[in-house]
Amino acid sequence: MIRFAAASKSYRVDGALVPALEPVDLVIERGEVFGIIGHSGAGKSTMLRLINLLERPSAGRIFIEDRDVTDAQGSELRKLRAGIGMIFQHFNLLSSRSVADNVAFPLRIQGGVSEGEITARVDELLELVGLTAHARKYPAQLSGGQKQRVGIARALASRPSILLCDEATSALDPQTTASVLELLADINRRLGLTIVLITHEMDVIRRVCDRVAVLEAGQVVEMGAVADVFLHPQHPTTRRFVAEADHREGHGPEFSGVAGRLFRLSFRGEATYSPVLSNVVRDTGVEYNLLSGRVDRIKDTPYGQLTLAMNGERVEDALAQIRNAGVDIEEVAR
Ligand SMILES: Nc1ncnc2c1ncn2[C@@H]1O[C@H](COP(=O)(O)OP(=O)(O)OP(=O)(O)O)[C@@H](O)[C@H]1O
Repeated sequence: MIRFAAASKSYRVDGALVPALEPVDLVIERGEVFGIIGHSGAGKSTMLRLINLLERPSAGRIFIEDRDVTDAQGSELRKLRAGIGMIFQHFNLLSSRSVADNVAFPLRIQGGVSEGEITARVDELLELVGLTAHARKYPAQLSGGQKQRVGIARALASRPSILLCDEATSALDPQTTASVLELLADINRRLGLTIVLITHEMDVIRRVCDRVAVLEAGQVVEMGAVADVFLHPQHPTTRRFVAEADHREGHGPEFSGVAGRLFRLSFRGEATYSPVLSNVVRDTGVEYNLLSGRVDRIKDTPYGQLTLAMNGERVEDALAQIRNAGVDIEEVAR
């Protein structure tokens, strides 16, 4: 468990204190995948650096597993940091060392681990990330996705309980991003590791996170379960992130010539695959005109989102029947 208790951070710039993070209260549960999304300068890296104590809060406290670690120093700090792995946007691998030596690096500097144990651990980690066949290669001989897998194996070497991911897929193409996110989800399931990731892409959050905090100018403006935040974004910043992910921007003008009231229907779980609309049309005689739609997954849960125009005398009955089937409805303003 990681807890921010009114933790804030200001940096001193040219003698003046400039706030980077307003007081934040939040709890990241053990074993969850928690995403922090925000634009550049929102304070995401500052939050990550407060967790691994590369930065100390200007006010407030940071707790890890119920221990106040805000003022940790010396051996306590080293122990805490050994329990927190980190992966980076640009991988940060040592170019003059092989894949196996990169993964072994944290164990060698940690000391007290025999070469036999290191070899066994490196083999196990390379298998976990699917790179056994590449152990002797050098970073320059690997693709971006493979480099990030080395980064993940290295971050896991000292068996951390927390993994911090700093824009870990931002330098990767969409297909490679998907496979690295799948690996992170797999590691989270298999090892029960707590993962905190920062990103500026809602799609990364949707694929892998359980909960998300939206940061804007150093403030958490929205936080919740990914399905709730993604399907019903409240804050304008969140709406923009979701719209970018959905390519929904610009849909407004397309709706202008369409007759009837506009609704956005959000299906989750089982409702995604049931014939709700055909039943409603049969029972109430309403007509609908489908304007846009998408069926996908939020982590492991299927969801669908349809925007449609509805006409007929019994629109209210149709809406009630749709809601009864467990589908959320929002009327879309023109
Ligand atoms: N060491 C520092 N000294 C002074 N100001 C800093 C320092 N680190 C960050 N800042 C400032 O704090 C604010 C938040 O920065 P932070 O790096 O946490 O944002 P971010 O959301 O991670 O941005 P990016 O996505 O661009 O990395 C920014 O205004 C930044 O300029």
